[in-house]
This record gives sequence, structure tokens and C-alpha cells, in this order.
Amino acid sequence: MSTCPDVDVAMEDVRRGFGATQALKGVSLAVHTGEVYGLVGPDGAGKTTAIRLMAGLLLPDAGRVKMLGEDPANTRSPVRESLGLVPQRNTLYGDLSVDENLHFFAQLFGLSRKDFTERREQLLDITRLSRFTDRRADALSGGMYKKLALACALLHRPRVLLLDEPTNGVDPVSRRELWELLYGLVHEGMTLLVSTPYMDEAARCHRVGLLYAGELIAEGDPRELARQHGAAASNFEAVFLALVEKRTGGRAA
Ligand SMILES: Nc1ncnc2c1ncn2[C@@H]1O[C@H](COP(=O)(O)OP(=O)(O)OP(=O)(O)O)[C@@H](O)[C@H]1O
Repeated sequence: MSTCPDVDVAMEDVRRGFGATQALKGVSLAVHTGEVYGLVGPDGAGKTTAIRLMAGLLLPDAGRVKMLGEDPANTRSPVRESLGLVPQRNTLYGDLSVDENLHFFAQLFGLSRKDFTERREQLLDITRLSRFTDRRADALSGGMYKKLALACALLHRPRVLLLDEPTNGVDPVSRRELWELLYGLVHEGMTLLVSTPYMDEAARCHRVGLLYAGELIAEGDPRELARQHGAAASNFEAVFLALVEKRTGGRAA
């Protein structure tokens, strides 16, 4: 596979099925260092499957997946330490407090006491969770829960962060806060791949891959894609529907 040096995540003609369901039907994409790449598509499009493959939690039936030039499924590869993953749900221990969750994940990542103390404070600060350290994860609001999950995934300072629908079920204010937080991390050099079913979030990404029924139907700068379809960049839903219609001949849109 041709992985140029600035490609952090690559998929080449990846296929993955579950029984009779073909979740991914030959997907190729590349996420470059320091970019925000949005995997945008409706429920069931194959976003979670793609992310699980990138994290090495699933193996492809065909095709190849590379994370920082390595096979992410190789448990002995050091690349796994450079990877952060925030799955869609149930990422935290609900009956543990904010602080206990952070502590648990720090132990999992083998952080020294010194590193943990420093990063705990920094992450509580940027997620604005400092006042809630004793609150059980289950008792947090949707937005706070997502921020805590993010904080736990950032403890080991990953180079690449994979986020599966981080703003699902989050109110608009918290959504904006989460995105600001993410931009800050990218500004510091992290690469971000984020999946979302919300078309308006496409405009927040440097590049997007539009996933529909297991196929990448378009990829590129969201502003450029909107321009090509005569839509305002803010009306990405129109772009997506036009692309789906083109692909399905109007049968599914
Ligand atoms: N473990 C599994 N067993 C059986 N089918 C699965 C499994 N995981 C995914 N699928 C199926 O593969 C397809 C793609 O699912 P996937 O979860 O990747 O989509 P998605 O875009 O993340 O959607 P959602 O946002 O609803 O999770 C769906 O038809 C789903 O039912």
C-alpha cells in the first residue's frame, strides 16, 4: 500500500461483513497527520466498523488497514500506545467517580504517578470537570460523560485519536464545547478521526469521507464538496442527499 509519510491512518479496499451483512464494501481512505477527518454517514453506514478496524479491534475480511504505518491489530506493535479510542457508548465505569475512572485508565496505560498528577489536572481543566471529581460517571450529564470518556482516552497522549460519534446525545452548547476542545488538541499536533451522523458537523472537519451503506461515496474538503453541488457549506445534508441519490439512482434518498 502506498502510505506517504504524512498519512496516519489508511484503509485500502477494506471489506468487512457480519454474516449476511456487508458492513464495509471495499473502503479506501487516508487520514493525514494533524487533520480533522470526519467519517460522516447515517446509522448503519459502517462508521463504527471502520473505526474498530482502525483500532485493531476487528480484522478485515479483505484489504488492508494501517495505523501510523503499522498493522493496528498486531498486539505487539508499539503503535497501539500512540492510539486513543473513544467508542460510542459504555466507555466508563458508571459506578466509579470521575476521579476513579481517570485513575483506572491511568493504571491501564501504565502512567507514572507524576505524569498522572500532571495530566489529571490538565485534563480536568480543559474538560471543565474539576468541580465534579467525586461524581459517579453514571450521574454525569451526556456532555460531561463524553468529556470524561475523552479525558480518559487522552491520558496517555495519543498521536491519533479515533472518536465514534462523540456528540451523539449531547446538547448544542456541550457539542460546541467538545468541538472547541478537539480543535485545541489538533492544534497541538494530534490527528483526529471522528465519526458523526450529523451533517452539520461535516463543516467542522478539514476533510470528510461520506459513508453510505458500507461504501465511501465521496471524500474531500467539505467546502469544496458543497461548492461542487451548488450548496452552501452549511447545508451539507443537501450535498449528502444529492450524492446518495446519484449513487442509488434516487431509490434510497
Ligand atoms: N457485531 C455485529 N454483528 C452483526 N452485524 C453487525 C455487527 N456490527 C455491525 N453490524 C452491522 O453492520 C452494519 C454497519 O454497522 P456499524 O455499526 O458499523 O454502522 P454505523 O455507521 O456505526 O451505525 P450506528 O451509528 O448506528 O452504529 C449494520 O448493518 C450493522 O447492523
